[in-house]
Amino acid sequence: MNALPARDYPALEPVDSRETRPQPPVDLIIDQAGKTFETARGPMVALAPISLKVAKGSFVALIGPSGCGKSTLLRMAAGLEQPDNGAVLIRGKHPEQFRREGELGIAFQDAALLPWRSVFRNIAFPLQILGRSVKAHTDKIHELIELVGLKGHEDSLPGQLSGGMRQRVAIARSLVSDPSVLLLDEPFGALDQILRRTMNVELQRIWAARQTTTILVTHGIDEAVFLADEVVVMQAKPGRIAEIIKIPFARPRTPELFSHPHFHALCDRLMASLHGEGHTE
Ligand SMILES: Nc1ncnc2c1ncn2[C@@H]1O[C@H](COP(=O)(O)OP(=O)(O)OP(=O)(O)O)[C@@H](O)[C@H]1O
Repeated sequence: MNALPARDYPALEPVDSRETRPQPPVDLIIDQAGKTFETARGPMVALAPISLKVAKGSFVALIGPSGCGKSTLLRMAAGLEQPDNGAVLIRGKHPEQFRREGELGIAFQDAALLPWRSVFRNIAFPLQILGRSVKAHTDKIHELIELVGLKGHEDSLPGQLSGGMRQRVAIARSLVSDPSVLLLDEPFGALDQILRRTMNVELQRIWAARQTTTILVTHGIDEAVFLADEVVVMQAKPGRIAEIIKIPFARPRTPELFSHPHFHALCDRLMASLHGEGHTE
């Protein structure tokens, strides 16, 4: 592992230099999409109309206080929730269609593995749902098991695995259909800090190996800054996007980054944004 010395991480770039770069193609477009739920206490605006573009191959983190609509946004991107107005498109398609074609990988906080199925058969499950042959994908499933560091555990049942291992199975499962877009809702929320950091490094490795466009919902400021190219800061009542902060650190990012002063400066910046103190250039 060729860890970068901490001093090699670049300083924060001036905004102007980033804006002149050519723009990569966009995978996900959310255009003025909002969501109001009818509740016993009347209409509840989970998301005011919001707009967001996610570039192909990029890693975007969504962060914000509880109830600001992060999961609702992710569920709209997954086609599991319909916006009341506006549009959500992934590569020009409706998310539901995209999901049915196996182009969308989804892993949520509760790994929700089938307890009676082995690691191998849990990872294979989405293929069966999509009507694809598991036999034809045996090599691929073994590759994924290796990618998430679970070689040797193919036949284990979820109950025989640690929390972190179960999360890795869920991530492998979300990748088995070769999705072009990966949606992760607090996948490491239940893990302790040390395991979480290990999983952050692993997720970066998996993402870098496959360049799958990834959207991660997290409550962890350091997790967001470590992993993302862009952090979308949201605020509640009503749920909305407050600010989008670019994360300029070189990749691969190594655990040393967690203790770098520039890293802490960006975490502070994000914390201020979460508290509604907008950034002024
Ligand atoms: N199906 C639903 N019916 C009614 N209200 C809902 C529904 N789903 C979400 N909400 C409400 O919408 C708001 C946004 O919820 P959402 O789960 O998207 O927030 P969140 O930012 O992901 O929260 P957390 O960080 O706590 O997971 C919350 O007030 C929630 O109670």
